[in-house]
Formats: sequence, C-alpha cells, structure tokens
Amino acid sequence: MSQIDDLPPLREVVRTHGLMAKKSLGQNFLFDLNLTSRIARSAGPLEDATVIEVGPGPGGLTRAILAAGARKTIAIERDSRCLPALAEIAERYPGRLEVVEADALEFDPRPLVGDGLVRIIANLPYNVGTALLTGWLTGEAWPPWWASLTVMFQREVAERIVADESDPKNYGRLGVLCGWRTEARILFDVPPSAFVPPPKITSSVVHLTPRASPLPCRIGALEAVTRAAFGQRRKMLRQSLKSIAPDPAPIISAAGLEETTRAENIPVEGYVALANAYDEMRKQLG
Ligand SMILES: C[S@@+](CC[C@H](N)C(=O)[O-])C[C@H]1O[C@@H](n2cnc3c(N)ncnc32)[C@H](O)[C@@H]1O
Repeated sequence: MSQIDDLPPLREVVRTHGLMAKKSLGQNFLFDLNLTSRIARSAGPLEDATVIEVGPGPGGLTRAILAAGARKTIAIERDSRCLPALAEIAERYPGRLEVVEADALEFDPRPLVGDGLVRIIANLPYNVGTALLTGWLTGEAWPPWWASLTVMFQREVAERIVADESDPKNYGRLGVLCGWRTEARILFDVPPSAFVPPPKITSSVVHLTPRASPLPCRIGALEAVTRAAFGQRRKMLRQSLKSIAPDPAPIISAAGLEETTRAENIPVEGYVALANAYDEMRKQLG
C-alpha cells in the first residue's frame, strides 16, 4: 500500500508549506503512510469513533486516521505553520476533520467530542506525551471519557509504562499508575530512520485501554505512597515511607506488606492497600 489518498506526498507538503522541523516542538515527522496506517489501525475500529489526535504536524498520521474511516477527528496542534497543510486534509475529508490550534497540555477537548466512543492517537514529543498520559490517567472519574490511547513514546518510556514488579529496573510510579487503571502493552517499535529528522533513539507505539473497575483507592493517596516509596527505591519500606508517616510500621502491616520490602518488588495491589492504609491513618489522626 503506497497510496492511501489522493493528497500530495508528505515530503512535498512539508516543502510547499515550509515546515522545517523545529526541535523546540519535538518535531520528528513520519512520512511513510504505510507506517502511519499501521498506527491508526492499531488503535482499534475507528468507523464509529471520534479520534482526538494530538500533534498532527503536517498530517501523516491524520491522513491515515481519516483513511481508516474515523467518523470525526479533532486534531490539536500548537504550531500554526502546520494549519494550512491540515486545512487541505480537512477539505479532502469534508466535515470529518476539525483542527484546533492549541497547546494540548492546556486545551480540554471534552466539550468538542459529544457522546460516543473516543480514541486518542498521538505521536508526540516525549515530555508532552508523558505529561498528557498522566493527565488522562489521573481524572477523578473512572472509567474515563476515552476508550483507548494509542501513543508513540521513546522505547525507554514505553517500557516504564508497561512495567510491573517482574521488571524491577523499569517499574516505577508510571508503571503503578498505568497498571492500576489500564491494561497497557507495547505494540511495536519504530526505528529512528522512520522519522524526519531521525531522533537518536528507538520509539514504540503503546496501546492502553481503561480497566472497567480498578481496585478502589483515592488517587492522591496512591500518588503519595508511590512518590515516597520510589523516591528512595533502594531503601526498605520502613525507611522510605518515613517521608509520609513518622512511624510507617502500622501502615505497612495494615497493607499486609513486610517492612523490609523495597518499592520495586511491590505489585499494584500492594500500593492500593498502602494507599488505603495511609488514608485510614490520616482519618484517625483527624
Ligand atoms: C513528533 S511530531 C509528530 C507530527 C505528526 N503527528 C507525525 O507523526 O508526523 C510532534 C507534533 O506535536 C506538536 N506539538 C508539540 N508540542 C505540542 C503541544 N503541547 N500541544 C500540541 N501539539 C504539540 C508539534 O508541533 C509536532 O507537530
């Protein structure tokens, strides 16, 4: 498959619109429409979905999402230089692409999506991607407003997203948060040579779907215990939890854990139990 639509090749689009990649915006573009189609298809069925695409750039992934049949796509791009190229795609797919010029870290797309299934798809700079992911996972309401996230990350970040206690090197706060609320998996790697300009590292596409009923706990408490535990990941719990409780022994035992355990060996259920024990202690202290 070399043609997915009758729009000009992406190299030509970038040339015509003078879209020289800006490092400050983490711009590494994908020109291979076979690859962008693979990413779009891996998000799941799109025909009945509204897709939120973050960082469409010149529109390689946007075109693949639309060619894959997405009913409606809302694309949020910070770089105004990309808007004319995106307007040409919107013209090719009347009524199906809405482009919003905004910083995705500040823009809330929820009022635009209406009812129905929402899928989020993005190829983003690493720092923005992790911040957005954390935002999507830490809403009070669960299940969330989106049905799936299909997002490109640096391979190293992807490994941290899917890690659990069986992979102590990569397991940390991100792995606990993702494992608690979602089922996350790495779908495939994308080599540096696929991007223009090529980044230094390999990237991976990660797919996350919300768990219907994550184990109940307050998110602020989960954040507090994971911050304390992984903040001193080489120390035993009886030491690392001192930053949130002068005597952490009762919390650790109420959670059914050993005082000598280290952060990287505790499964998600253990952190949920610690978060609930921490809240119980705070309640008792008034
Ligand atoms: C890695 S490029 C990917 C572009 C395109 N999706 C592709 O795959 O070729 C990242 C895109 O995200 C945009 N971007 C960076 N920070 C952003 C932010 N905070 N909000 C919205 N878009 C952002 C950049 O301008 C750029 O177009």
